[in-house]
Amino acid sequence: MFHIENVKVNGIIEIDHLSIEANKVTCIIGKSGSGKSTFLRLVNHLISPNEGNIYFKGKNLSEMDPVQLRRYITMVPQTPVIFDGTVRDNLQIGQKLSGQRVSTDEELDRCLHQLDLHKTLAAQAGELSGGEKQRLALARAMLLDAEVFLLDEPSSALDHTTASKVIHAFVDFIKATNKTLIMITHDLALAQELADTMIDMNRFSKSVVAGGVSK
Ligand SMILES: Nc1ncnc2c1ncn2[C@@H]1O[C@H](COP(=O)(O)OP(=O)(O)OP(=O)(O)O)[C@@H](O)[C@H]1O
Repeated sequence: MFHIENVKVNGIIEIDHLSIEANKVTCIIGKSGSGKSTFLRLVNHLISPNEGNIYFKGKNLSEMDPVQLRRYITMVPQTPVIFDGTVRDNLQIGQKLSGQRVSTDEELDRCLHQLDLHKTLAAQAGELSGGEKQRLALARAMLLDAEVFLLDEPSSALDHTTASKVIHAFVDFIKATNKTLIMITHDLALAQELADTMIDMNRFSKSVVAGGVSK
């Protein structure tokens, strides 16, 4: 699905060849500062490489229509973006912006419960805790008709039990709907359990040196 060829990003990462398969769970691991978030931003075309090419479904990312690309790929960043308004507004906004059918309250509730978020749809999203906002952003992503989901440490604000439950639910959704998941995680045990493939970013990092991260 993604083919990365001779890519260099400004002293951060250097990748000769790397492929990511469709309909699989790929976990990105690596030291802090090794370039994991930079890698996700690259495949989401939020940044471009200084050299090399990234192909998505056989097409060069740099030549794809950005609007079309956003329909295929959705990303949940480390710090979720929460809009002013209710939980319902926040869940439906992505669907409205992408011209999809808007889910019913029953469907929205089901999605929240899958992610262990027990808030009413009328609750003000701005008043949720950090971990609740993270789950709200994951639920919003799950409601989109995307093919590829990029998650940047999706459970960093959650306790271990909730994190495990939420990530398992998200992976179940990916498997049940035949989607592709690329997820950064610091939880090696969870990555080993859930990933079809793991990418160790230390291998491609220009900032990581033996024994630590370079200055
Ligand atoms: N826009 C940028 N311009 C210059 N350097 C950057 C930029 N974004 C990130 N970096 C640098 O690139 C390196 C990798 O950063 P990145 O956020 O990708 O790492 P990470 O592996 O996701 O780290 P963490 O696990 O701590 O979130 C860091 O040294 C960072 O300072």
